[in-house]
Amino acid sequence: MRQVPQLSATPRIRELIPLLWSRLGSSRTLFVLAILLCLTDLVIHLLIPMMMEFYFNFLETGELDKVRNLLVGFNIGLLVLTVLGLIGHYLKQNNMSILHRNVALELADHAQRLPLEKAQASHSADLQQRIYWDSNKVTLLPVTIFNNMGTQILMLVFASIYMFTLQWQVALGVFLLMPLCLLGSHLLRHRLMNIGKRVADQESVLKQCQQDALQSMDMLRAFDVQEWMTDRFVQERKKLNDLYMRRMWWQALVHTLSVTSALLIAWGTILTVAWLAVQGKIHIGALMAFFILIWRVYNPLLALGQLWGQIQESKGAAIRIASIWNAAKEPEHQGEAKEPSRGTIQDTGLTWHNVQFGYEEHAGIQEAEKQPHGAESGASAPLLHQFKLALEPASFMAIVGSSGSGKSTVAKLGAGLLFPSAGTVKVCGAATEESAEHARQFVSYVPQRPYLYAGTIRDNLLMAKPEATEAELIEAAAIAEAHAFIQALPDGYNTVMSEHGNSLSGGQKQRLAIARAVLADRPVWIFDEATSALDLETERKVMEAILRRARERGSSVLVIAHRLTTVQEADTIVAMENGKIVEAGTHAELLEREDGLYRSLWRQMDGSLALNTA
Ligand SMILES: Nc1ncnc2c1ncn2[C@@H]1O[C@H](COP(=O)(O)OP(=O)(O)OP(=O)(O)O)[C@@H](O)[C@H]1O
Repeated sequence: MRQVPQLSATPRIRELIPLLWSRLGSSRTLFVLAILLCLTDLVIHLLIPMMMEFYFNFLETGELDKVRNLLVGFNIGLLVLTVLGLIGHYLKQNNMSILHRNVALELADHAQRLPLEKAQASHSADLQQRIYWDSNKVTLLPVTIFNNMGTQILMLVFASIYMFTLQWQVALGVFLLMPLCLLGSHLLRHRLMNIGKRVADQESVLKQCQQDALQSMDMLRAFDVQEWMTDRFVQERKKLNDLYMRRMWWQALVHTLSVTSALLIAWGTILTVAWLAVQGKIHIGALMAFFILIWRVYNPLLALGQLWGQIQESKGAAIRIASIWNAAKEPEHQGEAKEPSRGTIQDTGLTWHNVQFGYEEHAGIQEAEKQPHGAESGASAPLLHQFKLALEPASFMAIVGSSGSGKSTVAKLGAGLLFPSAGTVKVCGAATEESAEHARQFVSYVPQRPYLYAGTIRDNLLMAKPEATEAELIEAAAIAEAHAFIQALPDGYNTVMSEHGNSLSGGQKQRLAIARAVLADRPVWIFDEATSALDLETERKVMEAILRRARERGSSVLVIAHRLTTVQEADTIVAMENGKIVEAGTHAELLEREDGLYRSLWRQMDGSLALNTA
C-alpha cells in the first residue's frame, strides 16, 4: 500500500508540489511534455518583437527580398508553433484531469477509512466539498506554478535579456524595479490564504444547508417550516457573499498594486527610450522592439502578482484537504488479507474482553483545523469500562436496556465499526483493532436504519454476495419476509429504488437489509433494532426464520431490541445500564428477579399481561 506522507496543518508549496508530482503517476512525462509545448505561446510572443526589429531595419536599408523571406518564414513558424501549442494545452488539461481524479480518489478512499465516529461527526456535504472541490483547487497548483507562472517568468527573463542586448542601461533599470510588482501579493499572502480558506469553509456550510433541506423535505413540509430553512439558507448565502466581496477587495488591492507598479515601470521605460531615440542613441528598429518588449515585461509582472495571489487561495484549500489527509485511519490489515472461508472457521463466537471505549469530543474532521498544532481531539469519559461479554459460537444472545445505555455501541464494537481504546474485541478469533477489514468479513451487521442505494432491489441484495444464484437470492428474501412484497412490485427484483430507498416503507427497507445480511451468510449476525419497524406478526416470522437458518449454518446471533418479545427465546439475555451489564440470564431467569432491570422493562412493555403469560 502506498505510504501517505503527512502534510503540515498549513501545507507549504514545497510539500504540496512533490506530493502532487507523485500522484501524477505514469503521466509525469506527458505533463512535462505538455508544459514544454505550452511554452510555444511564449516563443510566439518573443518572436514578434524580433521580427519587428528585423522588419523595420530591412525597410530602413531597403532590403525588400529579406523583408519577403522574413514574412514567409515568420508565418510558417507561427503556424507550426500554434499547432504544437494546441497539442500542449490538450495534454495539460488531460493530465490535470488525471491528477485531480487521483487525488480526489485517494481522499475519498481515506475518508472511507476514517474511524466511524470521526466520519459520522463530519457533515457529508463538508467531506464532499473537501474531496472534490478543495482538491480541485489544490491540483491546479502545478499548472499555476509551472505553466502559468513559469511562462510568465521565462517571458520576463527573455524579454529582459533581449532588452539588455538593445540598451543595457534601461534594461537594468527595469530589471531592478521588477520586484515592486510582486510586493503587494507577497505582503498580503496570509490574508489571501485565510480568505481562500474561509470562502471554502462557507461554501461547504452552504452545501450542508442545501443537502439538509433536500433530505428533510417531508419534515419541513410537515412542520410547515420551509421558510425557516430558506432563512437559514439566505443567511448563510449572505455570509458567503460577504466573503466573496471581501476576497474581491483583497484581490482588487493586489491587482491595483501590481498594475500601478507595472504601469510605472512600463511608462518610465517608454519615455526613456523615446528620449534616447530623439537623441539618436538607438535605431528605429530597436525603438519599435522596445515598445513591444516593454509590454512583454508589463504583462508578466501583472500576471505574476495575480498568480501569486491565486496560489495563496489554493493553499487555503490545501488546509482543508490536509485535515483528511492527515487523519488517522481505522486499523488496516498488515500483509495480504485472506478472504475467510466459511468451512475453515473453528470459532464462530464474538468476545469483548476488558473493553474500554468512549466517544471523542469534537471528533469531526473540521475540528482538526481548530486544534492548535494538530492536537488530538479530546476523549470524553469512557462509556464502556472493563467491559466483558461473550457471544458463544452458534448461540443466540440479546442485549436489552434503556435508551442510551450503550447497546448499539457494543454492537458496533462487535461488528468492527468502532474500536476499543483498551481491551480486545475478537470476531471468530480475529481482533478488530488488528484489522478491521479482516474481522468484518465474519460479520453480517444490520443497523436500525439501513442504507439502500439508488438502483434495483437485486443490486442492493447482491452487493452482499455478487455471485449468489437466483435461488439463493429468493431464499434470503423469503427468510426476511421480503420475497412476497418484492414480487408484488411491477418489476419485482428489478424494481429501481429511489435515493435511500425512499419509495419503500420503513419495514420494507428493514426486510431488504435483513435479506442482504442473510445472503452474506457470515458466521456472526448482529441485528441492531433491525426489526423495529415491522409489525409484531412479521417480526415473529422473520426472527423464527433467522434463528432456524442460523442454527442450520452454525452461526451466532446477537440481537438488540427494545421490543422484548423478539428476545424471549435467546440463550442469554444481557441487560445494560450506563454502559454496564447489570444482569444476564434467560428470559425466565430474569423475570424471576424482583427488582431486576429486565423484569421492569418487560412490565413497562406489556404490563401484567406479559407477566401472566410468561
Ligand atoms: N457517534 C457518537 N458520537 C458521540 N456520542 C455518541 C455517538 N453514538 C452514541 N453516542 C452516545 O453514546 C451513548 C450510548 O449510545 P448507544 O447508541 O450505544 O445507546 P443505545 O443503548 O443503543 O441507545 P438506543 O436504545 O437509544 O439506540 C449515548 O449517550 C449516546 O449519546
